[in-house]
Amino acid sequence: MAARRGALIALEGVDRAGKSTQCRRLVEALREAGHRADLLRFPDRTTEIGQLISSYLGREKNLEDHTIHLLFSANRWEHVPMMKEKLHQGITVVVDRYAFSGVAFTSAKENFCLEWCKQPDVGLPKPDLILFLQLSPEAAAERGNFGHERYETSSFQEKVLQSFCCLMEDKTLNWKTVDASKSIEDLHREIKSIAEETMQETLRTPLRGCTECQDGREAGMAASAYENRDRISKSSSSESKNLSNLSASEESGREEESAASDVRVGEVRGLAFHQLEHGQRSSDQGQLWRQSRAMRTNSSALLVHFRGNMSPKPRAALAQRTAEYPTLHHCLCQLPVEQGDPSSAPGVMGNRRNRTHHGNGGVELGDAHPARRVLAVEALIGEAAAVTGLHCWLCGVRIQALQFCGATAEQNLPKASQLDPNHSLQTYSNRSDTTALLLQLLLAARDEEEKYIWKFTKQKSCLKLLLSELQKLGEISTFLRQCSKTSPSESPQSILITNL
Ligand SMILES: Nc1ncnc2c1ncn2[C@@H]1O[C@H](COP(=O)(O)OP(=O)(O)OP(=O)(O)O)[C@@H](O)[C@H]1O
Ligand SMILES: Cc1cn([C@H]2C[C@H](O)[C@@H](COP(=O)(O)O)O2)c(=O)[nH]c1=O
Repeated sequence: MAARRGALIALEGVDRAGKSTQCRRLVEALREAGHRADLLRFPDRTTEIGQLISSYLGREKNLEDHTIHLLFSANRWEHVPMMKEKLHQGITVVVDRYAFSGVAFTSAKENFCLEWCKQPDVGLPKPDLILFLQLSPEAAAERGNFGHERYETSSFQEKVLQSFCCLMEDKTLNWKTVDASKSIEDLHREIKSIAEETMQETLRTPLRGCTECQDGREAGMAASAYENRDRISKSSSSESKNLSNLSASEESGREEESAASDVRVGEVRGLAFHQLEHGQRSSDQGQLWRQSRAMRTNSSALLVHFRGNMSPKPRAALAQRTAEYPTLHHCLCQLPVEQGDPSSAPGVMGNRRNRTHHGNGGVELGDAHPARRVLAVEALIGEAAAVTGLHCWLCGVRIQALQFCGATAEQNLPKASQLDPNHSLQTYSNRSDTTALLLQLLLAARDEEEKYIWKFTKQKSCLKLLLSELQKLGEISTFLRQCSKTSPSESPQSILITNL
């Protein structure tokens, strides 16, 4: 799963800190050392959007502050396919400024908060390394041509520096600060050495999407990374466990239930589900119940995949999509459920004996990413829906998404109004196991009351519509709250569409 890929390295700092000089030197040095490396700079003033930005920076054009912020972000997004392509090809991409400049500069203006500023960049590829070239605005102002462009005043740069300092508090990102007052040569040596170290690490990790992301939203770089900082730091005192630990505590029954519901994989809480096989209902119901309880906790993110019988192609596609979104922190669980072998199904989640047997093979845990206040539980029943489904919550912001894609779910699920939160799984024992799972999750979602999005569809067109509309919404969480206030007469699907 972990393909050899290039590293994404961003250089950041105030104006004239020496970023462009160092980016050029770094790319040259990496190439000389036999690496494949390319340079990108943001803003890229050669595109149409970039030209608009350039005329704004050069004071030839005035643009409203939010508008220019979004244009800077759009200028990054227009390069994302190419960046990903390069990274996947094993080319290291060095970027001269990235989304962090976007946030630092706009948030240095009056009436802009960091949170708002981060949103448009949610989902960009997450850098493996962000080198911050630290230089005082006074020293920077003495360097060549300072003062020509719009933001080039020492007082504004001072605010920018403060914003950068806030961003650097995010320990989910690999910030490294270097002293940019050093000579060009000394600084280059230091930067090259840090970059090469990162590149070694990168070879061992899959490309992650900011975020997805997750939160992901991944974070990638993601706003959500910052948004959740308080909550995350509170939880970070608890002992980190991995999915194996989760399995162990699930197995041990009541006393350990709450521990199980608070399991963290690094900093990301993980839940895993597997597709139930017939004949295992009673033992698995309890397990599902605990899992859905776990889901209701204030999970920071993520993940899940469970597939007893997903064919290799969509499975590979799913794995790849997941790996592309760093925010998501790749926790792709491909459970080796053997059809007809009752003992194998609970293997990863609930049974120590089987876990030992199957291991966590297929579970990939990248660096934990606490970014996203997203709980994405995917019950990917229909193979065709798998990839489309992932998109939904990668694009979503502040969503806890329960996403059930597939014909089984659509046909068998009752209307939301028919769900009874007091019912246990047993109530639905005449339904298929899969449907029972979905119902249980639904009930959990209802308990949570807000920020859920319920999707019951296998129709790509519906998902696409939903996505495009979500992206237009500034206040997504509000929208989602409305979503959960369902009118009794409507099915979840029609509610969703109506609210759009
Ligand atoms: N370490 C250094 N010491 C002294 N001068 C430097 C150093 N690095 C770069 N410079 C000079 O400072 C000026 C700005 O350098 P450079 O263009 O690399 O900075 P930058 O951070 O990319 O600037 P901007 O963000 O404003 O485009 C150039 O004249 C460059 O030669
Ligand atoms: C990427 C980005 C940049 N800015 C600001 C920062 C600088 O003042 C200019 C770009 O100057 P450069 O010499 O081309 O580096 O734009 C910004 O405000 N928002 C951004 O996203």
